[in-house]
Amino acid sequence: MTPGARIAAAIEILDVILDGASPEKALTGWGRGHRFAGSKDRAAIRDHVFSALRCRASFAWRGGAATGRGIMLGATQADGSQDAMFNGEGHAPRPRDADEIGRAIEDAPRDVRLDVPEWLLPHFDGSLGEDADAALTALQSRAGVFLRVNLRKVTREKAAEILAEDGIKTEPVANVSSALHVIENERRVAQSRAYAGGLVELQDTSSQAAIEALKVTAGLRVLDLCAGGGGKALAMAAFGADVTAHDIDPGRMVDLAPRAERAGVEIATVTTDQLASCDPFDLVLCDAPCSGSGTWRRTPAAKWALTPERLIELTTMQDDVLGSAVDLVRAGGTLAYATCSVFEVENNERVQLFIERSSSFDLVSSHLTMPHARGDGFYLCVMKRR
Ligand SMILES: C[S@@+](CC[C@H](N)C(=O)[O-])C[C@H]1O[C@@H](n2cnc3c(N)ncnc32)[C@H](O)[C@@H]1O
Repeated sequence: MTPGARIAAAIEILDVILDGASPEKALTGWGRGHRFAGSKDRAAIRDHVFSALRCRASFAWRGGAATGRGIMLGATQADGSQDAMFNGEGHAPRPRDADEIGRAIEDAPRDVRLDVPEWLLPHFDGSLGEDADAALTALQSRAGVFLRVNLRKVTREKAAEILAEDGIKTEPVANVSSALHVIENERRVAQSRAYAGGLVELQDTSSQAAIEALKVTAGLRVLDLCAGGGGKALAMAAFGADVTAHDIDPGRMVDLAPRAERAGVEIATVTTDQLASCDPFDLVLCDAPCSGSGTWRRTPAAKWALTPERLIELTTMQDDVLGSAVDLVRAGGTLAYATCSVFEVENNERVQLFIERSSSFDLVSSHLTMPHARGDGFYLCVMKRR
């Protein structure tokens, strides 16, 4: 496919997404109908679609319409490739029409310039203050790919060497002992020997740093209460902890057993009914469901899909998660509450309410990481049970 034809494909896919389909569904649907497209074409089209979703409002402003075509007109205007891409040759989109009038980004309101739904600006401002614009700007660009090295099996240096033999170039991330930043051939990771052999897992640096901050030691009895796919459970098991995983939706833990086997660790799983008969744990991690606002450059459609009602619903779920953890922490044990959101309403406000209600936990520390070049936004709060 020519570069222009890839833009035309992105336009088609964006229109399907704007009609309500998820990006994955729209991309898969397009792929099925265009089997001639090679893997490089698909990857390039995917990149176009995701960067268009990250900057949906500002691109539509520049392009003059909130349609697939308007957004891609804006995208190519922003990177200076419009004349080359919209040339009507072959399968490329036709040149810009006279009535497709874009506007200067300098004239756009702040929510459009920063690509965020207007109703969320007060949440960013209230939570991040003068750092709000920097965080929103970070969310407009692509996130890096980071690996967690399984230090039980291999050193970070050796893992980097093995990855390099498969053409995957990495560099170590400062201050996070297990983290590697993939700087070349990130799409090869899942097929690499290091990945298949359980030497590395895909995990953002902020999540890795949060687990390091918990200072999990060998033999510590840990419950990962919201384990999902088990990313944090695996990271804690890599430190030698005795990890039990639980999720209200056990179906979300299906990948945990094969991942644990690859990593060479054992992680027990329990159902919600079984939780009540578990002995209280030294550490309970509540990696709660959240808006994901710190990770929206990876899931940009979620930024536009969030509603005020859904945000309230999420805070209720977060309160439920914390409430259900109370009796699972032993006296003197630790309760950790984490989200990948940057919003106060999902973070400190939940913790304050919990501490007021439960009266048996003291706040030890809380820390918010902003989305930045080397990691996603992440919140971690540590409490101790009296
Ligand atoms: C942020 S995800 C967890 C991600 C996971 N810890 C990881 O590192 O890959 C949140 C998970 O919480 C689960 N969940 C939601 N409400 C819950 C509850 N009341 N108790 C336990 N798990 C819950 C969801 O099913 C979801 O899998």
